[in-house]
Amino acid sequence: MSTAELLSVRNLHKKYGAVTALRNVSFTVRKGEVTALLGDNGAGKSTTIKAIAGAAPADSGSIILEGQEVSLRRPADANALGIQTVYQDLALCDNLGICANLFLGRERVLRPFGILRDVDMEAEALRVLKTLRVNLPSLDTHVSSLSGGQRQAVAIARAVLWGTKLVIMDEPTAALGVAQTAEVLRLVRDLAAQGFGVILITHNMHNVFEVADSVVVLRLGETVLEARKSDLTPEIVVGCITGSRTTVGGAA
Ligand SMILES: Nc1ncnc2c1ncn2[C@@H]1O[C@H](COP(=O)(O)OP(=O)(O)OP(=O)(O)O)[C@@H](O)[C@H]1O
Repeated sequence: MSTAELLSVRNLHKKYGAVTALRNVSFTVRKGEVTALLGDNGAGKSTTIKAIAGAAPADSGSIILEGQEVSLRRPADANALGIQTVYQDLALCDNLGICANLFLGRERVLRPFGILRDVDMEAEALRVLKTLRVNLPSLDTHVSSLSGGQRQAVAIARAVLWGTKLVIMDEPTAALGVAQTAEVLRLVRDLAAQGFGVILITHNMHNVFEVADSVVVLRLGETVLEARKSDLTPEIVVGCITGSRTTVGGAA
């Protein structure tokens, strides 16, 4: 095992009734790197991240975290092991403030024998937002009044609050304008620079070539490419997504 290897997914298989969603998905995510997970509609990206997030376990195959095979039957299993997922809906509570959203459902984690005091939550929230270099209005601002990029930043900050090792992001820039996309991509790069492993699902080739270190392409439920970005061109990646290329493997 390379010292930098964080997560290894091996031979995931998953069926939904008669539909085979994953037939042989394998790839590796390294610490301090962004791994882009690509594929056409129905290729198996969501099914793969649900397996890693514990939301919908695969039928067979293994997931190895820091060299140890792990059992991820529920999202809580993944969270306890330091795997957090930021889904497209962000799962924010619009009628609550930034700070309350950051700690949603976790109010007792810092103080198991008592309610977490507002002052402690605010100090921790400010620390994380500062670490991520995220600029937001005051912590009691309702998230409903934030821009799409700011909402994404709150969801990402929440994901990295608690002993997180791996952050999975599902199309984080899908609904954003140019400036907000640039800010979220900066955040993605910063997460990797701070040592987190990041899986980035995106259809946007520009995003891939801007922030990814390695690229994994799924097609029809199989891994058809795993390579370092530096060994790739957009044409190769698109060819693997569409099936006009049949390159398998790589130097990742
Ligand atoms: N709950 C489900 N029930 C039945 N089939 C499903 C279910 N979820 C996914 N599938 C099927 O599994 C396959 C993989 O779907 P998945 O959602 O993982 O692909 P994807 O790469 O995330 O696609 P997209 O980019 O469109 O979200 C598809 O054929 C899809 O129709």
